[in-house]
Amino acid sequence: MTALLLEKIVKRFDTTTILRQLNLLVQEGQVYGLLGANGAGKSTLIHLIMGFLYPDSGRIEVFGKTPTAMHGQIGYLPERLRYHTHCSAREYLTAMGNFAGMRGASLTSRINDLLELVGLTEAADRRMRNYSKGMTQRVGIAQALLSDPQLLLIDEPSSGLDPQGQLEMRDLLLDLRSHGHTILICSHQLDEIEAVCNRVGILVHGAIAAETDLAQLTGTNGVVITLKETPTDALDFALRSIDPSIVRDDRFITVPENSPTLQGRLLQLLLDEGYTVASLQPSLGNLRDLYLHVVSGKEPPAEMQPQAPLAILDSLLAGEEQQ
Ligand SMILES: Nc1ncnc2c1ncn2[C@@H]1O[C@H](COP(=O)(O)OP(=O)(O)OP(=O)(O)O)[C@@H](O)[C@H]1O
Repeated sequence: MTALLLEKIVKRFDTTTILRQLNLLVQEGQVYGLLGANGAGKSTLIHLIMGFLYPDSGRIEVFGKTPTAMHGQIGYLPERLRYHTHCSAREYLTAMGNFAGMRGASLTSRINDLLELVGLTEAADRRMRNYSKGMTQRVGIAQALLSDPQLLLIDEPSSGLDPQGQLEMRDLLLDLRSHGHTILICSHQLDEIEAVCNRVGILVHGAIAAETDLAQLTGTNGVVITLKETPTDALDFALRSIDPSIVRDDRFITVPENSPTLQGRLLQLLLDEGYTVASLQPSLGNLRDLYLHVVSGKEPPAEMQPQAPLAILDSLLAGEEQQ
């Protein structure tokens, strides 16, 4: 099911346009990493999804409803949350639960479960002013999960955390992912996004400039050849005979190793078989390369260029019908 749909979102502050026709689609159970330079508009996007801001135009749906209709069902950990550090995590979570209309034994049991989840059971009754920054940030995750939200929005989860705190946060996010939570994370920590997300989008000039499943990033610095025509299966056999590590997906051929000899043999084969090469680009095998490539204004590889949400939804529905 589609958890989050943003279509053609435009957001301006006075005369400055921050988001320009932004499209974004997040599926239920996905952990989506949103990257972008300082001031790219990531927090603005989160505030629109929360319903704190309204877009100038465009459509936002969270599990098929407007952000306002989803009030209380979207958990949010802002980049900077002010805590009442004179109270304990348990007192703070109880106050936040009461604020959201939760009471009694069910709230107590929910808080116990969340304290366990974020690893703060032992420290739950100590004053938060004695917590490390990492512990405080984990209280923030527990607060965001209090009402068992359908969607969790997390802005810069590891900002200001030491390496140990970052590792603990990463483990916690992986734990949430394994429990099937749908999460949108904004972060500048590429290794964190690489470790915990299954899909990533890069926000440049107010729109998603590149988008890919993390599994598509090969981790190597090879090349991607894009063909004009969709090849027949016979080509796969010929490709494998050149090098078994060559992978074809539709019109895209990924060559994990960037060797001139291998490229030469491959291009000769494609020429002999009558195919037309539309482009040959570095495969941008890791997230850092892809990020730096895209934020410098260069076009991403064709298979990482985002599609409009409706086109993706159509193809998903077509896939379901075929099954
Ligand atoms: N309420 C507001 N009024 C006017 N301008 C704003 C407002 N909120 C944000 N902006 C501007 O919008 C732009 C995007 O800000 P935003 O905080 O969304 O970026 P960001 O990608 O989250 O940045 P960072 O990575 O530094 O947190 C910035 O130029 C910011 O100054």
